[in-house]
Amino acid sequence: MSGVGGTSRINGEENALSKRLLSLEVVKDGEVLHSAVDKHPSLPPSPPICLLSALPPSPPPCPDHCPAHPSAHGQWLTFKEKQEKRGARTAEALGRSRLSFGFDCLRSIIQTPPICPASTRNTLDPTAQREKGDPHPNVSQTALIASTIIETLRELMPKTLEGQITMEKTPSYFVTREAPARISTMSRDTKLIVVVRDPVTRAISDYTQTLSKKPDIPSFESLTFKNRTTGLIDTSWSAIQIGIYAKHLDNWLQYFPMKQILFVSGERLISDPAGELGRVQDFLGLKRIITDKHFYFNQTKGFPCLKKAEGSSKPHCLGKTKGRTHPNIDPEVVQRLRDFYRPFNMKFYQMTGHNFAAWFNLKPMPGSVVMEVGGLYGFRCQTCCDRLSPKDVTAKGNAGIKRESILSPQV
Ligand SMILES: Nc1ncnc2c1ncn2[C@@H]1O[C@H](COP(=O)(O)OS(=O)(=O)O)[C@@H](OP(=O)(O)O)[C@H]1O
Repeated sequence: MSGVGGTSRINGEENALSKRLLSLEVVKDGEVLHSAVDKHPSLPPSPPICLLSALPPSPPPCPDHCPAHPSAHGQWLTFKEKQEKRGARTAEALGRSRLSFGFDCLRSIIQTPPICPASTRNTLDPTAQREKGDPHPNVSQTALIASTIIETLRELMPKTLEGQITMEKTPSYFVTREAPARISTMSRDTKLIVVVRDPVTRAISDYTQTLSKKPDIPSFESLTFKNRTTGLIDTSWSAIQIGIYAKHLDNWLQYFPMKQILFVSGERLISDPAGELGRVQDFLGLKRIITDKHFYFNQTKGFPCLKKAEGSSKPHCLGKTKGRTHPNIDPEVVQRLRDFYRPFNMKFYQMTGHNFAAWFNLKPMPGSVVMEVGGLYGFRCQTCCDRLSPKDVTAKGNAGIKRESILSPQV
């Protein structure tokens, strides 16, 4: 998601932060030490976020750009107060940058371990959490901080009117192990949008982005392999790891139902932006306002551009960091990566019920049979998918898919 070189450019949630306040309690020996009550009376109470066992000597540090820590400053400061303290313009005056600030902080809260245990079981069972190796023994103070931070984050998010939706985009959420649990703790109703593209192109784009910042890094080819002679792919390299979408999605499905997740094709965002945005608008329950007439294709840029930017009469194209020229990669390495990702892509396709092969502009391999069963499409490729039986693709959407029977490559 962010800084990941294009797995997903948009990863938004219908952010309920500004509409719904959580009920968070910190309990020690049955005694409620801290509670941040849900201020929305019609909502059912949320379970306690964490059970305490011991108070830590000191709270975890908060990044500089985040709200000041209460123990360090005696009180929580809102972003506005912080800005005023620094003599900066007020948050209101900052407009867009206020949003970025909020997003950065939210991202660090959601991604920086540990704020809260990563699973419900762990939340309710500190012993299990230890056994499972949760790195932070001091759940209590962490939870206290987490609940206060969540309150503070609400202040950072833009206020919404009834019917408005707040979006937050942080590409790296999709691949952050702790993110689904934490986001579902904030709101189980959050809608998630994930932009995906062919993972091989994604990996090269990711590498290109890093290369633009660090020109001295090793070649893509050498980073791809643990052992080039044996062809063993280095799955610990983030550029490769991020493209194993099925694995990341599995993690999200532990906390969110598939109907709350929309997958957008990065390829189609270029070839048919209005079509993809039509799906997004439907998913969010919005009237289809953005249509073909809003776009034109800019040949030089290689991307669709908006005919008129919001609040302007001028066209708007993506910035110069989009559409960087990718380096030429050894075709054998590209092929090896295609082979590597194929089973994961198949699994991803099975989980989502989408024909991602077409989305990724991939062609069936010679000798493959394209199957269409129950509205789903799949490849039976001789090289990779022979273990995939027709019954595996008969299930509609997610229902009835036998997870174990889907190819499960070793990672
Ligand atoms: N709207 C839209 N439509 C289609 N493709 C898009 C869009 N926005 C970003 N991109 C492409 O996504 C790749 C990574 O972009 P970013 O650098 O913005 O991503 S990230 O936020 O750092 O993850 C990068 O891919 P490459 O240009 O192929 O490297 C971007 O061009």
